[in-house]
Amino acid sequence: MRIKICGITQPDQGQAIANLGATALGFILVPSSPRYVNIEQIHAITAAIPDKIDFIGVFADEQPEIIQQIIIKTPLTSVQLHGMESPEYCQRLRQLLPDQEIIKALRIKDRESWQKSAIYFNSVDTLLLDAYHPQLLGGTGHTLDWQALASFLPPLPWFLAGGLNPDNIGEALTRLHPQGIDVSSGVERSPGDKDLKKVALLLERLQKFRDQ
Ligand SMILES: O=C(O)c1ccccc1NCC(=O)[C@H](O)[C@H](O)COP(=O)(O)O
Repeated sequence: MRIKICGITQPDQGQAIANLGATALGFILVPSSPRYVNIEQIHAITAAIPDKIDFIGVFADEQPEIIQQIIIKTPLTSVQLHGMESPEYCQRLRQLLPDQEIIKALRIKDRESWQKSAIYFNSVDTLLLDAYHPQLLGGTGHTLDWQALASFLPPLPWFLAGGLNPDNIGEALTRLHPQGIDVSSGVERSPGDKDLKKVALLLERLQKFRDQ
């Protein structure tokens, strides 16, 4: 199972989280976020981390050419699209970035929102289901309706996100079987400041699900 800890802002925390066993670190490139990091910060955080981990850049309604420039200048392996990007936008980005994983995040308001995910099946590599919030794009701490999602079985890999933490991860993964999980505020002291004890507890509780 892929384990993404998102909203990394500090080099020592990024390194510690990689050592604890996360398989991916997420970097927020949305300027309005309190977890925003720039290219220099991404370099400082990733410099001492082994290549085998994924570095995922999170964008929202950014121009494809700007994402391409950022990818050229950083070790990011994947692009997560967290805004209102259309399937056509994703295809355009795919042309610009043939070697990067493209992850489309869907903010799920109701059953209809995840049923609409089918329009992305041919334009991205991976889906990510996150909670809907009227003001915030991500990092909300809100959970999805896991029961309603039980019949979500897309033909491509997907991450479960939204309000996951050490206390609810067991229940979430007993009900659902995503290929990855994405956690941010559930392992934080404050936005962008990760609590390493909470990350360690999350990883410990994930142990029995890791081979899924
Ligand atoms: O985290 C942010 O501040 C953020 C801002 C703008 C767009 C996306 C953002 N986060 C995206 C993520 O991948 C988070 O990990 C995801 O929303 C889950 O967050 P949480 O509910 O806090 O675990």
